[in-house]
Amino acid sequence: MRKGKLAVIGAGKWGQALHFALSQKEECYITSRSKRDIKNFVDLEFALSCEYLVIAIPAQEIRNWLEKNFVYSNQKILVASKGIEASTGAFLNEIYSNFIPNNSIGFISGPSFAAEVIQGLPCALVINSKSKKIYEEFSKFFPNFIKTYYSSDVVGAEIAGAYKNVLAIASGICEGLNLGNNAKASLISRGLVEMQRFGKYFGAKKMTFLGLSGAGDLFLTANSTMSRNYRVGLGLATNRSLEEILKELGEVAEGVQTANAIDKLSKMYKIYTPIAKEVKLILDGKSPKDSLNDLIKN
Ligand SMILES: NC(=O)C1=CN([C@@H]2O[C@H](COP(=O)(O)OP(=O)(O)OC[C@H]3O[C@@H](n4cnc5c(N)ncnc54)[C@H](O)[C@@H]3O)[C@@H](O)[C@H]2O)C=CC1
Ligand SMILES: O=C(CO)COP(=O)(O)O
Repeated sequence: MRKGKLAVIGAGKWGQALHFALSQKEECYITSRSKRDIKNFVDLEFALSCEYLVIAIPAQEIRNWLEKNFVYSNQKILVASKGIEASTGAFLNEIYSNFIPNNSIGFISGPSFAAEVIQGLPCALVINSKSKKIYEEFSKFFPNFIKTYYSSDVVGAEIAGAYKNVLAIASGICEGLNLGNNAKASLISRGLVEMQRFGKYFGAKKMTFLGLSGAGDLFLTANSTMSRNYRVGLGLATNRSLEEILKELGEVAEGVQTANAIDKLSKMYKIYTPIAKEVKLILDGKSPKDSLNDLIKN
């Protein structure tokens, strides 16, 4: 029996911001692994009984979470995570497809720092789904300060949202090394070309990379210390260990594991991804200055 209509699963930064936004028009519930002092906090059983679910847990945890917790009872799902599974190279839509039919799931993408959404500041986002009905149903829940667009290019939006996190790490490194504005603009624009090339291999549409899900989110994340991934890059540039940087961050930086996933997929399918490759090598201990030299030379 349904106990409510709409719930967010995951009460991290993004889950809480989406809960705030979706509560403007509709009674919206929220759940998490541990109890939180948030209005309309419910247990997982209550949340799973809702007809509409927004899932905002880190990409690397999704498969395990679905296997252990998820019971499909015709819910409609909106996935809010941005990443690629590092252990397998699987895209999130592939993981979810083992549990939820294609026409019942959508993926939200676009430039959206949780810290701004939770203040009610305006932005434009994309709901990507094979089913336009999913877009129509979820978009009704979004508040007036968020404009939503529809796209059927699920794989394109997913790759753009995940890849930009790796490029944000690269951009943070560029800033931390004081390489200047020209270098950063070069890196971001070549990064955009690189993620589009990677996406094309998997059937993504070029336009997705030029819109909100690609350029929009890349320009946001690769230019601001509000981005966790960018801050990881800043730390790496000053030769701090990844372990120390992540400990201090205390939140997820999806680009770290997504760099491993892209490396795996690029090698497997022979896709040219020079920036993501250097980010992966730096995360594994290569000197950022050596990476810069190699990027310029090759
Ligand atoms: N923070 C932001 O501005 C945005 C984040 N995202 C994406 O949303 C996803 C979540 O990010 P944040 O909420 O910001 O991260 P966060 O680090 O603030 O919170 C992650 C949440 O996931 C929960 N979690 C972790 N492992 C879990 C598991 N095994 N089972 C159940 N829950 C688990 C944690 O308890 C925590 O509440 C990421 O994929 C991120 O890239 C997307 C757009 C904006
Ligand atoms: O995806 C985001 C904004 O759209 C958040 O980026 P970070 O995870 O790097 O903070």
